Amino acid sequence: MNDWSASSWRSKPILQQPTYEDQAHLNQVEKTLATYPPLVFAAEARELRKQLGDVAMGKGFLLQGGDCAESFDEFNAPKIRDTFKVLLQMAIVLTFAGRCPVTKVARMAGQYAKPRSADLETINGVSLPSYRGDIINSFEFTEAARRPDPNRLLEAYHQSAATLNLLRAFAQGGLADLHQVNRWNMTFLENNPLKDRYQDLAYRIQDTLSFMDVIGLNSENTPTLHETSLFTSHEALLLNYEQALTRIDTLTGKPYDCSAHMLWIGERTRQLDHAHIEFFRGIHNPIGVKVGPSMQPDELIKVIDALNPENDPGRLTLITRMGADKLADNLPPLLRRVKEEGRNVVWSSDPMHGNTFKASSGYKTRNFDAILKEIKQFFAAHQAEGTHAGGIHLEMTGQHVTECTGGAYKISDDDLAEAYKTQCDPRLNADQVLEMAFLIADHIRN
Ligand SMILES: O=C[C@H](O)[C@H](O)COP(=O)(O)O
Ligand SMILES: C=C(OP(=O)(O)O)C(=O)O
Ligand SMILES: [Mn+2]
Repeated sequence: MNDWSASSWRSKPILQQPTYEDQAHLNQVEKTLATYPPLVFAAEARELRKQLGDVAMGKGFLLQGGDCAESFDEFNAPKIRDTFKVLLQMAIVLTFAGRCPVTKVARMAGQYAKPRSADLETINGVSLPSYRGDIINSFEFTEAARRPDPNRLLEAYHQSAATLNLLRAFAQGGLADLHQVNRWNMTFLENNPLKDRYQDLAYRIQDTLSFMDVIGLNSENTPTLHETSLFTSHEALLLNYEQALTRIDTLTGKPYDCSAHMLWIGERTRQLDHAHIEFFRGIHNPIGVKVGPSMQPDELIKVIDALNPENDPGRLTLITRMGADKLADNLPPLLRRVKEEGRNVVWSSDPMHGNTFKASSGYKTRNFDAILKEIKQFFAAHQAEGTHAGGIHLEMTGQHVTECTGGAYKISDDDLAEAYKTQCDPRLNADQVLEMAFLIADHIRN
């Protein structure tokens, strides 16, 4: 690849970065990180790329979700377990009700760097640097806490490693066994209006499993019943960290960013001549790019040229985040052009980031109906253009939070204060995403 190296991004303009006071300290941390073991194995990233290739060709669906920003403070097993379970439950709904193989990719084990709209945050007349994710500074509103600290890169690495370790254990150690799904008995289901529908689905799965058991297929001899695969992903915003975890794969001789299986470029840092596109063009992971309402067809083709010159179907996921009111105008011209040019991509919908607003209570929120509207329009646009609506990208948690309004429980502006825990953007809670999964399953099936 011409002139690319893991550090060639450093000669390009770059946005949304912290200013470290002690460069020598940062360099030392980067050197240390570069000696640490990779978090994922390149062959796993290739497996995901293969699965996404199927999705691009219309033979599967990508489910990607997790926190807007993972947090060092809220780092515990129940939190990881609950998000894992909800992702799995959604995948089961999509697979069974939607009749479609689902590739699961968590926004977990590394989702620590945040781009912000403003460099400064002002509270009661005091202005401090914005919180930029736990890998950079701390959420607490003090001058010391908001100072970028290079040691946080090491902390992010260790917490990612521990999170990934637990996810692997859950995925392969029996928690994800399909026979267990009925027994998960998540408390949120108790009062969920969709409880009956979920129970009905669970009974049907149980019936199918009993039949399979009779004909000799069980957890002991059929790994797909006993374990699942879950990949990890995050926005690769802090390239100092990503470079330090980029390694040459011993099997293929190619560079992979081994901080996660899949990485994406955010809407705010996808400029063609900037550092993020430069870094991403050289790594061989499956990658994503966020695509907002300002993206023009010509520009999108240039982004595709830069990131997927070989037109490999599993390489590039375009994650559109238009806003419910803009999608109908802005997405179809992009779909049309990419199709005309014969470019293979996965089209996924992020229905969250174009629908954020400030509630009267002052909380940053999103409304369930707007999120749903964007998803419906996403499916409708693909149907009209004859392209494949390949995935969904959600900010969500298995915890019982009140951050997005609406849904079956009709969370109102006044309810937001009850359990508003996010450090950045508002997430759908377990009830809301399960409701969403059924609605999406109906669309996929149709
Ligand atoms: O998660 C994405 C961005 O970091 C977030 O939407 C920016 O939020 P802000 O507008 O509060 O900075
Ligand atoms: C920053 C994010 O999104 P976007 O780049 O689409 O604004 C995000 O996914 O948290
Ligand atoms: Mn976000």
